[in-house]
Amino acid sequence: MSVHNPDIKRVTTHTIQELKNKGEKISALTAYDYSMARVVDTAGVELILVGDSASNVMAGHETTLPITLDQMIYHASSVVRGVKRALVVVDLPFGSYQGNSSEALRSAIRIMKESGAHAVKMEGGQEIRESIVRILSAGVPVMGHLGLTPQSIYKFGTYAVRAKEEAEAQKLIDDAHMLEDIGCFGVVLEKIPATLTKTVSKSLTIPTIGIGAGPDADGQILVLHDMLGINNEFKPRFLRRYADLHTIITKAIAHYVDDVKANDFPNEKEAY
Ligand SMILES: Nc1nc(=O)c2c([nH]1)NC[C@@H]1CN(c3ccc(C(=O)N[C@@H](CCC(=O)O)C(=O)O)cc3)CN21
Ligand SMILES: CC(C)C(=O)C(=O)O
Ligand SMILES: [Mg+2]
Repeated sequence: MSVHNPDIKRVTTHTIQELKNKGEKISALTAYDYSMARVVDTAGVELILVGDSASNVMAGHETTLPITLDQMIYHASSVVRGVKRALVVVDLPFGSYQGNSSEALRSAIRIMKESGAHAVKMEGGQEIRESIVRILSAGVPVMGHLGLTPQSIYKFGTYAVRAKEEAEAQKLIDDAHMLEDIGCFGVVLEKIPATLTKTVSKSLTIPTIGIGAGPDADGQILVLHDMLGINNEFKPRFLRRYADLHTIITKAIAHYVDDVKANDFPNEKEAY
């Protein structure tokens, strides 16, 4: 864990706000482990999300619902040890905050205490208002998450674009303002029309971070393994692939297998 390095200025929730104020876009990516978090942090991303997408990406589950609070804390504490500069935000997992505000506060406090992360993220608007207020009152920064909220997938039934209808768009706008009014430091907007993202981002003071939400969010986030092409099955249209690591890693491993079989590895220099 970085105790204090005077050469590196830490990103805080205030830094994220200043970026919006300056009109500079905010870059965010997910990370679930120490090694990848180090790479993402060193590359200059301002916000690292320990997403409950770890349920899909790390554990192979079909949805984000199965991941537990203990598992999120394991991922988050690993990420925190790899990060010197970025703001580390952790998803409160399904079932750790929906019951009531005491449960929500207890879960948020466990994440802060046991992982060393800097903030939590929660899916939903008006329905979870009291829980967010209680967590904020304890001094824990909270990020909202509206639009496609994967923890409610069985309520909606699909991962299709959200808030295309006027009523749902209006609820999202109201929720976004409510989140700002109670003191959230930012809000993720997932898979909603670009025009709605523009409206919300312009009318909010706090930054919006989009995923599949068009170019007008104040920042962008992607799942690291998707944008690196490690996970080569997931290809929604909002995803841009910046590398094809699945192919690169497969070739490297196949080469290693060949070398072992051919008695080429290890050679004399690689032996004692
Ligand atoms: N690997 C990974 N990447 C993510 O971006 C991600 C996760 N996992 N898990 C949690 C949520 C779920 N998210 C998702 C999940 C599915 C679609 C998707 O399948 N979209 C398809 C079809 C949607 C439909 O119309 O039914 C698409 O083509 O956009 C998009 C975002 C984003 N998050
Ligand atoms: C896609 C992002 C916003 C997320 O919530 C996650 O990775 O869990
Ligand atoms: Mg999530």
